[in-house]
Amino acid sequence: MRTSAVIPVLVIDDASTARPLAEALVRGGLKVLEVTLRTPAALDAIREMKQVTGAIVGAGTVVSTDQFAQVMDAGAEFIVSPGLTERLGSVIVESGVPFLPGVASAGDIMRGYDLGLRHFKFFPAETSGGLRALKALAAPFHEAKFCPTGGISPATAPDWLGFDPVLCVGGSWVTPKGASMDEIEQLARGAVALPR
Ligand SMILES: O=C(O)C(=O)C[C@H](O)[C@H](O)COP(=O)(O)O
Repeated sequence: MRTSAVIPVLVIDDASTARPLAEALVRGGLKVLEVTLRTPAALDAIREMKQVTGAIVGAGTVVSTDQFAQVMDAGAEFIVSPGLTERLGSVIVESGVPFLPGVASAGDIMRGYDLGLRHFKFFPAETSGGLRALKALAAPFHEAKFCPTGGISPATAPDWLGFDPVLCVGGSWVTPKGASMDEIEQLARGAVALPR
């Protein structure tokens, strides 16, 4: 979470595009890449991106232990989930793989604390009440650190990043559909340059 201010959230339809995409993002300065399991190509995309020097490739949208096993087999280096269940959470925590589960309530964070977790994705960030909601939610949890994701843009990211418990933000804006690799590299550079 401290490696870069923005974790690009990637939805990859065609695994053959994964490697050039990862290369463009790494060239632009974004090394931590979250490949969501929203498409059938995701597992192959993780395998492809792992070939790119400097890329740190994780899996997003992991919601079951079966998926966790699949992404580990593909070489995922970290796991992101939209939410947190005790069952999946305890399996991932016991594995020792870095895990960023989604939270949107005090109960969610307390479930994470029970598992020894202190780092969370705040999801879906904007529709869960935005920065005001996160400030209120974070207040009782002094050790918790957050990666807000969902509805964040280059215009709003600096405000989020200016809140101390926020170590990074996630977003899909760095890889808009139809963008060229040069455009994606430039968007990555813009993300790296965000004030934090
Ligand atoms: O698939 C998942 O599990 C997710 O992680 C959801 C994504 O984080 C958000 O959909 C990204 O939000 P946008 O930047 O608004 O596109």
